[in-house]
Amino acid sequence: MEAALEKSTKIMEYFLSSWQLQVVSCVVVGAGVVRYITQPKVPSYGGVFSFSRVLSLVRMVNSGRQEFLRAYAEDPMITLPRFDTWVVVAHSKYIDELNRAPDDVLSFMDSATDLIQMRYTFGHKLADNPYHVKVIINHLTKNLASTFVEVYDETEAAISDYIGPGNDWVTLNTMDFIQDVVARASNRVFIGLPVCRDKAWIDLNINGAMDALKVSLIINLFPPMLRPIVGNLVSSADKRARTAAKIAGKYLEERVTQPEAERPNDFISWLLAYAPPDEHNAKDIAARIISVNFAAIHTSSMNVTHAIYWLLARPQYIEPLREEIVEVTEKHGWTKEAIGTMPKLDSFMKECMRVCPPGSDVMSRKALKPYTFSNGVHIPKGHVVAAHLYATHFDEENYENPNTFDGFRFVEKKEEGEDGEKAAPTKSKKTMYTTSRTYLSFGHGKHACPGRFFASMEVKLILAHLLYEYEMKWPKEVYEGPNAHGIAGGEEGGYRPPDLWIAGNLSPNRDAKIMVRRRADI
Ligand code: HEM
Repeated sequence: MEAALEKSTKIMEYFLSSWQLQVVSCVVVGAGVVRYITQPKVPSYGGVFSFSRVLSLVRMVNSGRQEFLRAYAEDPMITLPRFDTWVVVAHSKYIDELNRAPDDVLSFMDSATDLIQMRYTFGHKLADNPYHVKVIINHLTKNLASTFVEVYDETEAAISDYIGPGNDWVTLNTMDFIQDVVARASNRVFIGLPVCRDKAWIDLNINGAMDALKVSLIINLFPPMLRPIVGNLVSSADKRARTAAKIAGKYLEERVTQPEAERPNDFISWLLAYAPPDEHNAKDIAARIISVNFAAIHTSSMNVTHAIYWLLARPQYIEPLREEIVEVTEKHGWTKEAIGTMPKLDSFMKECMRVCPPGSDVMSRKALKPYTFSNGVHIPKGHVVAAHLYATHFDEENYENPNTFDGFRFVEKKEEGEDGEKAAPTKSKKTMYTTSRTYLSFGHGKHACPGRFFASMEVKLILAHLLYEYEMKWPKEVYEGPNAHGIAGGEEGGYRPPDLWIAGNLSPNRDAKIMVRRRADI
């Protein structure tokens, strides 16, 4: 005992006399003091750790859900740690103010650029000229009917390739399976055949997002003044674009040199119409498609994966959804209109987005000029603000029984007529892509996700196709054996693999497996 005490005293003495430790302590304490003086005057998350963003983030890992609900309930505004900075997260009643502030005061792009260190993860050209957003708004969304045909064809092919021929059950990692299907279906539109079926291209785009996140995490560990130096050292943007050009270079080269009059009406042509002349080359167009994939693949596949987990946890939704899909497609075939005329499916997916949104907050903006909220909270230049997302979706003021998963909560009912006509579902006016102050999974207002119309069509189509042609269930281990999880599926509390909170980001379970087989009865 005495020996141990002596040893630890020696270690303490060594550290206390170490000049390196003293310098580090001074920097940490100094940073804490600077933060205390300059931070907006609102409560801060982190308790004793609030002097350090990284330590506060570590403390928040895994406890995200409770922390965000508590913060929302207790304070109209609170400073929460994010990977790149501290963020003042406001109650959703301040959303209109966030939206009204001009971009040169509260900037969406500057906040996004800092968070994912866009200059080093996707390149300066993307950060300086995000023209792909115009392409999505002005062309992709206006051509949904024609893209539907491609998304449908690729979804069918991708799922079929994964499951193989025959009617046997196949066990799959859900997230990997869905990511592949979403990546193929989306890339059928973003780059077309044959590249969308090239495994190297699909892997690059799926892994590219993870790689960019890792690089941004490393850069964000450093103080802002050192980030450009670290960013240039660890940047992966150019390497990824070169790899992409190797995979799809020949094909893209043909497309970029095609005379304008001969270009087909597709995504690459739309990009070329907006790209500055010095970006009319295979590498830059590939980089642009990769960046669209970054926004599209993980968000959409998380939504479909959540939906599958909810379906298996609450199997009572399977038959009503299947009936709706069969009825509508028998009448209209598989079209964009048909998918848009399935109120139960739309409500189910929207409810999945309500209870499992992408994360804790949304609409983050960096103050390029000082900004003052109506409650007097002053945001100095350089600070970031955002709105609560997760907690807004669980606010009793916004939703009846917010903690209950109610798959058909958004199906609009016809009023019961005087003749006693029974309430029947009608086409919803507030679809899964209709943003509002209380439904924020796609953001809200001028920077709301421009891809949400495409995303809604795609995710509903993938789930509809799975329900129409396939059966899904949990593997045997969920029902029986030493690690069984109890009820596999039930009215209220069927098994659903636990979601994953990493600080402010919410992801469906990435390890859970499902079993899938082609339905024999169709
Ligand atoms: C379920 C799927 C999706 C979800 C949940 C989602 C969610 C979001 C959110 C929350 C934002 C930020 C809004 C804000 O903070 O104000 C955003 C922005 C964005 N999304 Fe999506 N998204 C999805 C699918 C897509 C798809 C498929 C595309 C492309 C086709 C896309 C392209 C973008 C782009 C380019 C931005 C940046 C907008 C800007 O610069 O103004 N997203 N998305």
